[in-house]
Amino acid sequence: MAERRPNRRRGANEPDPPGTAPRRAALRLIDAILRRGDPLDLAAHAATQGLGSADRAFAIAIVSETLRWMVAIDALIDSATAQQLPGDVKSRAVLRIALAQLLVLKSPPHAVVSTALPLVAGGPRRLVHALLSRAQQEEWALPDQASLPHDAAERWAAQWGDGVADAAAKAWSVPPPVDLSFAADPVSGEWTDGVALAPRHVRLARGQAVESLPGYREGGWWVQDLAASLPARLLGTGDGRRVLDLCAAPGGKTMQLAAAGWDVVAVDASAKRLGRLSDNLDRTGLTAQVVQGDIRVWEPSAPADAILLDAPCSATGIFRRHPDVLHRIEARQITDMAELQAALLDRAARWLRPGGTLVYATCSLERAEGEERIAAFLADHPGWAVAPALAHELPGGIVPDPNGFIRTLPGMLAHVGGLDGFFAARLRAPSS
Ligand SMILES: C[S@@+](CC[C@H](N)C(=O)[O-])C[C@H]1O[C@@H](n2cnc3c(N)ncnc32)[C@H](O)[C@@H]1O
Repeated sequence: MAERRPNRRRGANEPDPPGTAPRRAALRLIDAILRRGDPLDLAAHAATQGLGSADRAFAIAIVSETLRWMVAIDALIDSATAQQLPGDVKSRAVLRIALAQLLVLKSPPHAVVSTALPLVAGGPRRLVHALLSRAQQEEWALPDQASLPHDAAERWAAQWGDGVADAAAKAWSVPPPVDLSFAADPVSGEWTDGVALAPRHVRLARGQAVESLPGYREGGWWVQDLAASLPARLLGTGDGRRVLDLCAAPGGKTMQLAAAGWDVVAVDASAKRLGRLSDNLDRTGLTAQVVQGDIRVWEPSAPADAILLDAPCSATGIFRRHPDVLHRIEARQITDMAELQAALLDRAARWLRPGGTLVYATCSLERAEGEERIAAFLADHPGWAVAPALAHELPGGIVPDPNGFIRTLPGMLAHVGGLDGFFAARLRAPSS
C-alpha cells in the first residue's frame, strides 16, 4: 500500500490520505464487534465492503491484533491521558487501532498517524496526535504477553486455576499453528515441514498460505485444529453404519466421519454454512447426505447407529483463532447457550438405536457447556452412561479426565503450539 507523510494541516474537504480506507474499515469492524457484539468473521464482510483483498486483509489484521492486545493497549492509553477516555468513544477506538499498527504490526509511524487523524474528524484530533507522537518519542512497547479480558481471566481462573488462565494468555499472544486433517494417512516424505501429532494429522507452522500447500486441489486434507478433530475420533470407523452429524457445518467433522467409512447425514440449520460444507465435500471428494434443518424441530426418518452433536456454543475455546470472542461473550450468553445445548442434546438422544453411541462436543472452555451439561443430561436420562474416552484414542500428551471426558485446555501441548479448548463426551444409550 502506498503511504505518504501527513500534511501539517488538512482542510475539511481534502481527500483522505492514501491508506485511510482499510483503517476506516478496521474502525467500523471494531465498533461492530465491541459495541454491537457481532462476530468478527460475520461483521468483516460489511465493514470491508469495497476494499481490495490486500486492504481487506490489512483491516482484519489490524482488528485482530487490536483485540488480542487491547488490555495492554488500553493501559498505555490510560497512562498517558489525564482524564480516562470512556471505553466506547471513537477517539479510544482510533487510538487502539493506531497503536496496534505501531506496536504490533510495525506499520510506518507517519502512515499510522496520517491515517488516524481523519478518523477522528470533528473529535479530539489534538489528543490523538499528541498521544501517538508520545508513543513514538517514548518508544512505547507492549509486554511480552497479552492479557485476557478481565471477565474471561476471572472465569477461567475460577474454573481451571490460575495456571490455565495464564497459559491461555500466553496462547493468546501468538497466532496458532495450522493443523491439517487427512482423509487417509498422509504420504510420508510429503510433509517434512510438519509434525504429526495423531493419525491423519499434520501440524504446520503458522503463516503458510493453505491454497499453496501440496494436495489442496486434490482435496486429501482440510484445515481443522487438532482438538476439533478429537470428537469424531471417538466414533472410530463406521463400516457403512449410519451417523447423524448434527450441527455439521462447515463440515470438518462430517469429512472425518465420511473418511472413516460412516454413512453420514449432515444436518445444520444454516443454509449459508451448509453451502461451505457442500463445497468442502466437493473439494475432498467425500460424500454425505446434506440436510438443512433446525434440530429443535427436524427429525430423522430412522434411528441412527451413532450421533455426533457438535453443539453451538460460546466458542470461548477457539479464542486463539477468533480474538473477538473473549471481548464479546458474557456470562448471560454462556447460560443461554447451555440451555440451547440441553434442548438439542435431549432431542438428539431420542434418535439413537438402543445401545448406540452419542458424542457431544463444544469448542468452549466453560464447564456449563461441557461437564455440567453432561452431568445434567445423565441425571435426567436414566440408563445412559459415559463410555470413557481411552488414552490410546487420543494424541500423546492428552489424557481423558477422571470422568472419561476429553477436556483440552490452554497449556496442553504448548511446546508444539498448543490446542484449542474443547470438550467431548462419549455416551452410550440404554440397550433397550
Ligand atoms: C460448532 S458449529 C459446528 C461445526 C461443525 N460441526 C464442524 O466440525 O465443522 C455449530 C453449528 O450449529 C449450527 N446450529 C445452531 N443451532 C442449530 C439448530 N437449532 N439446529 C441445527 N443446527 C444448528 C450452526 O449453524 C453451526 O453451523
